[in-house]
Amino acid sequence: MLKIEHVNITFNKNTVNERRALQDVSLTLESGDFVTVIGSNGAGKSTLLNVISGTYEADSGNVLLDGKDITYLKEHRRARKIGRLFQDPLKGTAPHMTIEENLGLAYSRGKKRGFSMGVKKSDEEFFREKLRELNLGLEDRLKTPMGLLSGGQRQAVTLLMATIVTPALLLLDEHTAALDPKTAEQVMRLTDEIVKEHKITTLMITHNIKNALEYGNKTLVMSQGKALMMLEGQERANMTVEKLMELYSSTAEDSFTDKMILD
Ligand SMILES: Nc1ncnc2c1ncn2[C@@H]1O[C@H](COP(=O)(O)OP(=O)(O)OP(=O)(O)O)[C@@H](O)[C@H]1O
Repeated sequence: MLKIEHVNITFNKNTVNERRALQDVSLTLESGDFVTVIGSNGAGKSTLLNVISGTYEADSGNVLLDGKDITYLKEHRRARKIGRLFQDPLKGTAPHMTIEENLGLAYSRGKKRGFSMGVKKSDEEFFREKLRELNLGLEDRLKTPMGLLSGGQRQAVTLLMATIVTPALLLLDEHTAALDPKTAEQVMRLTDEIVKEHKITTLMITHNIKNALEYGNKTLVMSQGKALMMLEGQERANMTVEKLMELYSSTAEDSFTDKMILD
């Protein structure tokens, strides 16, 4: 499904600011895997997602999606298959366009007929139904500009946009970190429901270790540009936040940083 083979990426090569952000990273995600990604600040988590999405090109190594080598495929071409959410709810949507226009734009992705400003009546009903499933009362606000929504509502609609055409891969980069705890939990639950319902292969970066162990079926632990370990199966099921901290400090060369949310 997703295969990363020996990927390396160094920023500011041959300068005093040289930084090996990814060092010989290899990993495989099976179809339907929901992998949570943790690691201390600067561990390379976002860079990994950027290499997969095509924002950055790897210096060496390969990225394969559904058996196709996409290492050098341009970002906009990958975007048809890869959905992505960021920490900032303002990213990824057009604030002056209405909810239904934003959804229309996302729905036309990967379709031959392209995007037109008008939203078809049948699509409108479909969008209303999808919004109803979010349980945020947005089904009656199709004509509301995205910019008027709260951060949580906006992130929920962005999630819908990223998954309305089921992507081959969903990348979540701390997508609940900017929300208040209650809203974050709500968006997290929605994410889990959507990912499970459509069996979407997903990589989710989080600083919340509890969430990392609670959601998904595997956890990737990163440290200093390296994929330190992949927790899965019984080992992951038996893992607690405390045990994970111990395991990290006995394996990694650095320590967990204070940005980590432990409970
Ligand atoms: N565009 C860039 N130019 C230069 N250095 C970069 C760039 N992007 C990332 N880096 C550096 O690469 C390293 C890995 O960064 P990355 O953002 O992937 O870490 P992260 O694990 O996502 O960290 P955090 O949890 O703090 O967001 C860091 O040292 C960072 O400063």
